[in-house]
Amino acid sequence: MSKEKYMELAITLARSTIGQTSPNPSVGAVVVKEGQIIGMGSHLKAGKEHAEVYALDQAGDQSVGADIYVTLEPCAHHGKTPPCANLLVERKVKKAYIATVDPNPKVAGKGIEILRNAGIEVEVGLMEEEARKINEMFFYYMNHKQPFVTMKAAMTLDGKIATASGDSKWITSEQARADVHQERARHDAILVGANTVKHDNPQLTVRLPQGGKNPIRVILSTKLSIQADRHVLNHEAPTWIVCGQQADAEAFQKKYPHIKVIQMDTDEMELEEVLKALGEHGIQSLYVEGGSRVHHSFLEKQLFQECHWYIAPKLLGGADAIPVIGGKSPSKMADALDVTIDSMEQVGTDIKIIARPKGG
Ligand SMILES: Nc1c(/N=C/[C@@H](O)[C@H](O)[C@H](O)COP(=O)(O)O)[nH]c(=O)[nH]c1=O
Ligand SMILES: [Zn+2]
Repeated sequence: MSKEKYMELAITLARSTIGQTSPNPSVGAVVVKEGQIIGMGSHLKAGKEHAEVYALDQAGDQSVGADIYVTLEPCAHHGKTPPCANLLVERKVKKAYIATVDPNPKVAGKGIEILRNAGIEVEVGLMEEEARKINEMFFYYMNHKQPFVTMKAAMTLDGKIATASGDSKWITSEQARADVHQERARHDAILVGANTVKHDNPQLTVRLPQGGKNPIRVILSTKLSIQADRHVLNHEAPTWIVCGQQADAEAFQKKYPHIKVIQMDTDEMELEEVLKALGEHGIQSLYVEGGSRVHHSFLEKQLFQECHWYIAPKLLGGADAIPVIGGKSPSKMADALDVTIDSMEQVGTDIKIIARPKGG
């Protein structure tokens, strides 16, 4: 097999654990000697061994003089497990193919330095694009210290997310909604506004036959005005509520001790500050499910990295129906935000479009 094929296998191993390794990146490793694969592994869960450890364990003493293909630079710091770079040296690996350098400025290049100083040949950048994509949200968070934001909306062909009376059940198909649950499971947290909680009473949990981790439910509610019967106040999944300075956080916290209240220091919440606060609380990726007013704030301030649009073959009509993105219209079309369409696919009877602001 070619070196690309071996790296492709490592990338498949990494891709298979997306969503289950947070706050760590998803990593895959393959050990090869004389054209034979003698070890492979993925990082399965934060706190567990790293991919290189599994792969080199399988290789045993065959690892002497072998090549290793790994999707992310071997770590050089003592986390919950000893540094992988030292393990590669110990196991006398001959050459390391590394797809991407660690994005964490504190450790970038340190692992490679250890390998090179020990005389291990290192080649960086093999299938870098594919490897970067796997941990794009992790890399974004490492560089910006605030969550990678995916804005998600489900709409009719004429761009409505609900009727004027607020009804929206359902717009998209079972398969599209299952796809949404998979995306939810990939994100650390899911955010909706108080309006969506009021009108939809969403559960915001991951309900898939194969299971999946429930993201933290983040509710924006300036005055902490959430009706007591709302699903998001139950114990199904962790819930954080972000409120304004004026809200009586103490009383709410006493009433709902299982809910984390993050109080901003302004009456009206500033989205930039909310994202910073979520970053400080370790949220690396945020799935914004709306509604239309919340989407408008993310658009207006360009605070999203990707948008996932699910478009159903339905025409609703009605100037008073709820649009995907609400708020006030810019006066000129030239003020529209240009995006690039990254992908377009059929999901059930619906179309899923992934787009991102031009210029990233
Ligand atoms: N109406 C629709 C959606 N609606 C999206 C939000 O308005 C809902 O409150 C939220 O997804 C409900 O979450 P749940 O209670 O956990 O199921 N989203 C979709 O993808 N398709 C739809 O047809
Ligand atoms: Zn490691």
